[in-house]
Amino acid sequence: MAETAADRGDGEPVISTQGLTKRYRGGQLAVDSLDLTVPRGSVFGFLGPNGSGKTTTIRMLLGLIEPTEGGARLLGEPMPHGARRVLPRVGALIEGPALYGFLNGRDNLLRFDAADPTADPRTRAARVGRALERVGLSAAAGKKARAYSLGMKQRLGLAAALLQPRDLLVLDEPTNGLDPQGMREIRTLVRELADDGITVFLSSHLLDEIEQVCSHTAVMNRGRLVTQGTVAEMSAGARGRLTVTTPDPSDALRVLKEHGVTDLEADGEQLTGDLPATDPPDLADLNAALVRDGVRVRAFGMARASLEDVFVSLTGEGFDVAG
Ligand SMILES: Nc1ncnc2c1ncn2[C@@H]1O[C@H](COP(=O)(O)OP(=O)(O)OP(=O)(O)O)[C@@H](O)[C@H]1O
Repeated sequence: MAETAADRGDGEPVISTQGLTKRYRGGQLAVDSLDLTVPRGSVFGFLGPNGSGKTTTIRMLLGLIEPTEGGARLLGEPMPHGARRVLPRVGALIEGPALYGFLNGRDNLLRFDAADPTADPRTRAARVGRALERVGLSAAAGKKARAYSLGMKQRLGLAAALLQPRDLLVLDEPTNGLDPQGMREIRTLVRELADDGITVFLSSHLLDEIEQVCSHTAVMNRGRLVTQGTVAEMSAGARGRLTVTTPDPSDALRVLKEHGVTDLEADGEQLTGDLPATDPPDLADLNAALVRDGVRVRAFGMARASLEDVFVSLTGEGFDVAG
C-alpha cells in the first residue's frame, strides 16, 4: 500500500482538540476533556456507542455549538472564531441531507449550489454534473429525490458536500439506517474520496464499519476518549482469543482449563478463551492434548482481536450500541 501523508504524520493535524468539554444546560456532561488528533490524509473513525458524545463533538468541531471548556482547531484555525475562513474547505453531512423530494437529484444540487454565495453561476451546471458523477448518480439525476433509496439520498447529500473542493469531510453516522447495499456504496465512496486526498472524519457506532473503512480511530465511551490511534495498531495491541469448535465442548472445556486457558466461554460447539499472558502453551501442544483426551476438534485457532475486544479490555464494558 502506498505511504500516505497520514502514515508519515506530515504537517499540522486536520482536527485537533484540547480538553474539549461540553456540559449541556440540564447538567449533562456530554463530552469530557477530549484531546483528539486527526492526521491529514486519514479516514478517521469516531467510534462510540449511542449517547457517547460523538454528535456533540462534531457540532463543536464545526462551530455549531460552543464548548463549555477547552478548544478545537480545524485545518489549523481555532473554532468557532475561524469558522468563516475554514468552513468553505469542509464538507459536512449531519443527520441526513435536507432534500426537496419533489425536485430531481440534479435540481436539488442546483439549489444547494445557488445557496452558496461564492459559487459562480456560470459554472454551476458543470459543477453539479461533476458532483453527480462523483457519487455515481448521473444516471438517476432526473429522478425525483423522493423516489431515491435512502442510500441514494445519502449519496446526493455527499454530492452536495462535494460541490466545492474540500480538504475535509465530516460525516455523522453516514450509513445509519441504510441496507447492506447502501452501506457498501457509501463505504466504497468514502475510500475513493480518501484516495483523492480528502481527509474523512466519520462517526459510527458500528465496530466493523470502522475496521473496514478507517485508517485511524478514536473510541469514545460516556463522553470520554477511551483510546485513539491507527486501527492496525489497536487490533495488534489486543490479544486474540483462542477459538475451538468441537462436538465435545464439556471435555474440551476441562482440558483447556487444565492447560491454563482462562475466561472460557461456550456457545454450542464453539469455545473461546484467553491464553495465559505469561508462558502460554504452544498451540500445537494444546491441540494435541485435546485430541489425546478424546476431544474431536473441528476447528482450532486464534481469532484476530477486533476493536470490540479492544473496547471491552479498556473499559471492562460490553460495546452496547443500544446505549
Ligand atoms: N441538546 C442537548 N441537551 C441536553 N443533553 C443532550 C443534548 N444533546 C445531547 N445530549 C446528551 O449528551 C449525551 C451525548 O449525546 P450525543 O448525541 O453527543 O452522543 P452520540 O454519541 O452522538 O450518540 P447518538 O449516536 O445516539 O447521537 C447524551 O447523553 C445525550 O442525551
